[in-house]
Amino acid sequence: MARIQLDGVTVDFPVYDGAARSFRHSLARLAVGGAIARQRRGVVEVRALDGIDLRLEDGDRLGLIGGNGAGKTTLIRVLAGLREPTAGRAVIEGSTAALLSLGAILDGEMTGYENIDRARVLLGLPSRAALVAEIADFTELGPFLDLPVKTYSAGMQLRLSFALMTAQHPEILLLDEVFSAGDSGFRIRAEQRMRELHARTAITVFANHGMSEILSHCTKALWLDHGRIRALGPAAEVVAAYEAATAA
Ligand SMILES: Nc1ncnc2c1ncn2[C@@H]1O[C@H](COP(=O)(O)OP(=O)(O)OP(=O)(O)O)[C@@H](O)[C@H]1O
Repeated sequence: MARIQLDGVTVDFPVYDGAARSFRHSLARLAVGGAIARQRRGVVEVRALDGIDLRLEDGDRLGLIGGNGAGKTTLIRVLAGLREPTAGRAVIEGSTAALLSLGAILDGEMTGYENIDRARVLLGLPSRAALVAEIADFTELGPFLDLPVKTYSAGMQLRLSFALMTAQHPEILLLDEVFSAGDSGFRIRAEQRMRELHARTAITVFANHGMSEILSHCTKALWLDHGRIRALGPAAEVVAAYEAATAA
């Protein structure tokens, strides 16, 4: 049994800015980013999340939608335990795995194979032989696995990090915009792997700008707007409302 419960979760980021006054004035007019929390002596605080209440349980697959700077990554980081709320309470019950950014679990100086060994230790993955075969098959990187990862393109790094993160069997899987750097071949394979994962993952939270991916993977959607919940409910309804508002 996995469970996520957020009560009034708020996250403020201090932004040290010599031109704090003009920053504050221009921020109030912007369509992107969080809201101003407060300003004192040259320090502006941006409120990335503002009073988020959320309950998720086994079987929930939540898509996070919203414009640039709406708070999606910050929410994923709170769920991953990487960011403490400034106010409110976050209860996360269950093992989590988070794929947050390209290369987050890769060491650029090491080869693909060395990274597989490293991740096996870091993530506690079993059976080296089976893991190497699985990763080589999914990534289709072939001889590139013998080269340092820093020589890989963004999409190649995505293939390797996505394969490693999804080789875990977490109860809660957190994915932040993972498909954007992949080519169409990767997307098809990643979609298939996501479907297999849904069967053995209790809760998935998935931030993506692509509405078709939200609709095909998620049961629920949460629309964030300047750090606040604009809508939360069945994925089809929230996506329709979001698309209507952004088209207007
Ligand atoms: N480490 C940080 N320091 C200062 N401000 C931050 C930090 N991280 C995020 N923010 C601010 O918090 C707000 C929310 O950012 P966040 O990255 O969560 O948005 P997002 O919805 O993931 O955006 P995008 O779709 O562009 O990736 C933005 O205004 C951003 O400038």
